[in-house]
Amino acid sequence: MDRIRIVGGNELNGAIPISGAKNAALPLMIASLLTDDTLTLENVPHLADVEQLIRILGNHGVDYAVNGRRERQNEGYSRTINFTARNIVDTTAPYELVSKMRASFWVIGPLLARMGVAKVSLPGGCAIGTRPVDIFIEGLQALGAQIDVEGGYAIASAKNRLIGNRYHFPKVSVGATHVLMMSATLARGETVLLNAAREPEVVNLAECLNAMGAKIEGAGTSTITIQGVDSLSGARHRVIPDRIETGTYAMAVAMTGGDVLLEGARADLLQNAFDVIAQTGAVITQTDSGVRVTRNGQGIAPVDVVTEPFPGFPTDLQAQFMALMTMSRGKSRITETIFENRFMHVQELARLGARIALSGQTAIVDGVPKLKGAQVMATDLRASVSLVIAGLAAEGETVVNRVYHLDRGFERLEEKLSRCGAVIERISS
Ligand SMILES: CC(=O)N[C@H]1[C@@H](OP(=O)(O)OP(=O)(O)OC[C@H]2O[C@@H](n3ccc(=O)[nH]c3=O)[C@H](O)[C@@H]2O)O[C@H](CO)[C@@H](O)[C@@H]1O
Ligand SMILES: C=C(OP(=O)(O)O)C(=O)O
Repeated sequence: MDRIRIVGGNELNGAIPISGAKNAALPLMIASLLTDDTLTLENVPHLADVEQLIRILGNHGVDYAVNGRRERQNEGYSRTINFTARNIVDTTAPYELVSKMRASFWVIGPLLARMGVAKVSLPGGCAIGTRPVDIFIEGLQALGAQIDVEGGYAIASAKNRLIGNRYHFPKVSVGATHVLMMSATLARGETVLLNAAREPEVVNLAECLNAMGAKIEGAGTSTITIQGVDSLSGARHRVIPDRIETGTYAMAVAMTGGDVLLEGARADLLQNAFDVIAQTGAVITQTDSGVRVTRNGQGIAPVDVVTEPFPGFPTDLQAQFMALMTMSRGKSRITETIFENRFMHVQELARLGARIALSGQTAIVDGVPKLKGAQVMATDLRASVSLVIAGLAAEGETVVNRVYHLDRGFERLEEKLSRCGAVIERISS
């Protein structure tokens, strides 16, 4: 299994191109199931999760074609890909494919809306909590679907088309908002979604669906209204820059010091996190070509954070922020409110010399002047990258095991960081 070896202690200086967002690309790709026309997506990141979803969609009959080479705009591997679901050949998403990735469950909505039936295995994904699918089921039932959970599968039908309705999400859910919004585009009549997720990825999806002929208003607010239409057409749409990748590299600079331009990044997609990073002592500026992050040699100020749905501080940046706080000048409190088991990085950061105590859903981080390199391993994507950030700032050698987690969400991580002066390499085995 591949590992990442880091020799810490260098400042980061230079430019890092920000890739298309994994969490925007995945639902956009799934939206291709809603039409028999071609959906062209620009800026699709080259990531393990994207490749896995291509396989899942292929099983349903979606053809894909990569028609762009490297995009000059960010010199990354992010590509333009055509997805065409001319005929849906299979409405079952099997366990072997879906168990690897949470978002693959989301095919249930478009399959049901277009074909009237779907049988989808209950999902896998990052092991950060129980992550049930009750809201998806309740929401689709509100649109008239019949759903049974049997043998590890959600078996759904809506023989006479889905029917628009009012649905109030009992809890803000990004995935359930994506699914109900996609499903309602082809339902009969009007759907009103209340307490919907306001994440930029929801807005990106709504804009794509509208370009395909859907009638969606209010995406980005907590009330989304959808007038159902009979069919959707193809469209061309661009994946937004990855705000989690952006925040991750910003925190790396805030920790190591230096001056890095995050090319193509948009500060408006993570204002809350940038405000927090600025309070730690880094300087963040939006420029025409991206977001510039600088920090001089002064100490890192401790800041308390609580994760919240957008526009709050994102749970997907919690681990990385904890890494930053391990070297702050005092005590900080980090409270996780979205997932009940998202502190697996704590014991790994401790191997590097971090002092962190857990009290329920709050981590109390007592900053230390230095971390020291060690062997570490994480069990989820963002936890893994928090160890990379800590390794960049630690003295000596850090080896991060189980790199496949990183490959799910970070395009060319080692290359991007080493171009800014980090000593980081992949050891293949
Ligand atoms: C591919 C993708 O975009 N993943 C993101 C998405 O995950 P995902 O869409 O899975 O996360 P949700 O917003 O649905 O989860 C929020 C909370 O709702 C709970 N819940 C959700 C659905 C449900 O049916 N029942 C239920 O109880 C979850 O267990 C969690 O506690 O949003 C999360 C929250 O910003 C991010 O961490 C993930 O990176
Ligand atoms: C939790 C994440 O992904 P997933 O929802 O696919 O598990 C993530 O992107 O941090």
